[in-house]
Amino acid sequence: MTASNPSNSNLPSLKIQRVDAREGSADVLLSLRQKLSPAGDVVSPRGRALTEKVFGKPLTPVEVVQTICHDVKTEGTAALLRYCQSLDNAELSAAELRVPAEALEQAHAEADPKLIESIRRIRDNITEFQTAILHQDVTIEPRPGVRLTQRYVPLERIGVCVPGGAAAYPSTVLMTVVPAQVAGVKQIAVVAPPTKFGAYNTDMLATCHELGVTEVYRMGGAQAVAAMAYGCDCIEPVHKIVGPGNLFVALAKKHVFGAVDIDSFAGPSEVIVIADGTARADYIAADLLAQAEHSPGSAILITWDEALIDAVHDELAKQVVQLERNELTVDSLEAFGALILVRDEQQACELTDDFAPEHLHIETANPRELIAKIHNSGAAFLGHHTPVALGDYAAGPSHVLPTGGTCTWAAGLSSNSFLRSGSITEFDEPALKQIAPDVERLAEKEGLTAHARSVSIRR
Ligand SMILES: NC(=O)c1ccc[n+]([C@@H]2O[C@H](COP(=O)([O-])OP(=O)(O)OC[C@H]3O[C@@H](n4cnc5c(N)ncnc54)[C@H](O)[C@@H]3O)[C@@H](O)[C@H]2O)c1
Ligand SMILES: N[C@H](CO)Cc1c[nH]c[nH+]1
Ligand SMILES: [Zn+2]
Repeated sequence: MTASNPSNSNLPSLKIQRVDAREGSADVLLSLRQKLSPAGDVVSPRGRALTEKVFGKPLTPVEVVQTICHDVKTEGTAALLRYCQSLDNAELSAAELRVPAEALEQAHAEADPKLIESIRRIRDNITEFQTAILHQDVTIEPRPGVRLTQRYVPLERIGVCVPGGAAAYPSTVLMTVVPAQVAGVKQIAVVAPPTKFGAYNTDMLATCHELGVTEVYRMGGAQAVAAMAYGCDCIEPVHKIVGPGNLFVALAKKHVFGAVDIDSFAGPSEVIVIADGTARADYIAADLLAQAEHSPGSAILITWDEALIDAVHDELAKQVVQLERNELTVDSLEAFGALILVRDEQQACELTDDFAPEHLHIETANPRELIAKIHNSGAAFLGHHTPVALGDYAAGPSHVLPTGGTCTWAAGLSSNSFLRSGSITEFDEPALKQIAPDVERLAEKEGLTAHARSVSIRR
């Protein structure tokens, strides 16, 4: 396997890795995944400098998160306000942590009416899909006198992380709040950092208001996760924390798991595009740039068509300069992007399963055949007319998805993430008598004779 920079282009130089994986071993591919995933223990030089400034020494992201969560748990609002100041430059009083109802109303009243119309249509798309997949109670009567039920009950109170460091995410409000509402959750608290992209972003506030969310807080990062998990003067604790975020948010959710439930490790965005000669280089480049612009975001092309690698590279260089966030996007592409040449379809599928990407986009002649061979992807998008951005914004499945290889065991957010299940069992007397010998025998074997007696006493 080799990695090199392109030299055949007179377009602005873009140092995206090219990898010839045709002879690559599984080990090399795995190490490549670690290198290409921004969900690892990797923080930008700016992030490291901030850590040193705030904590007075270099700490790993895990240590940062442990410290912040401990401080918020033990000191409550005072620690929260301190971190709002030191990490987000926001001088807030305790009373200012919650966004006032008037600010939500005003943001909605002043929002672009076309945006509100789009939000309503997207809400309807999400509602339709999330309602269709919602678990329903199941009752069976396997024998006369026996009634067994699996019942689903919505969570009472949840917390939603809406990112606001590098970009604004009204779409995340839709992709979290609507599935929760479909499930029947009554209390929804939204947190977003006290930044222009976060809790001061009027489109995000207008989206909350449109969806009927009244509890919105100006707090972000690990400190907001800790506040929602443990509660403090200014926010009641929640039962589950969902939503995406940067590495600090994702690690904080992991840290508080147990005190509350969490959805998944939904960290920095990733996409793998598998493409063949039927794909258009300009489309592929646009799809890679779309996730790279999250910054950090990982964007990888896998193809067995050598000419496509050159064509996509040239398109990337051409298109990236036209983007508003071109510098951030170039940083991301160079750190976490790759154009990978494989032997054939089979190797493309194996490599994709190894990477286990958050998003998989198959731009080939036979995308349904290929997806049947791939088991690991948070969400898959099939064909030349299904860019990942459709799922990011409007299609119906939630865009909150597991990253960093965790889709091998975790699922994306859905309405079902907001349900608890419990069973209900009911036997009549003849049915009890029929099953009793088996219960008594097993209980005796376990030496738990009181269990056995609670059955035998009834027959
Ligand atoms: N997987 C998904 O479903 C999904 C969906 C949408 C967005 N995303 C990802 O979410 C991420 C959002 O990240 P973001 O940065 O824009 O917003 P964010 O709100 O998640 O994180 C910003 C906060 O992180 C904290 N922080 C930043 N640097 C820190 C440091 N050095 N020490 C301690 N805390 C620090 C600050 O409190 C800041 O407010 C992007 O990478 C994007 O790709 C993922
Ligand atoms: N791609 C992100 C999920 O990883 C979701 C998103 C929101 N806005 C744009 N994209
Ligand atoms: Zn996206």
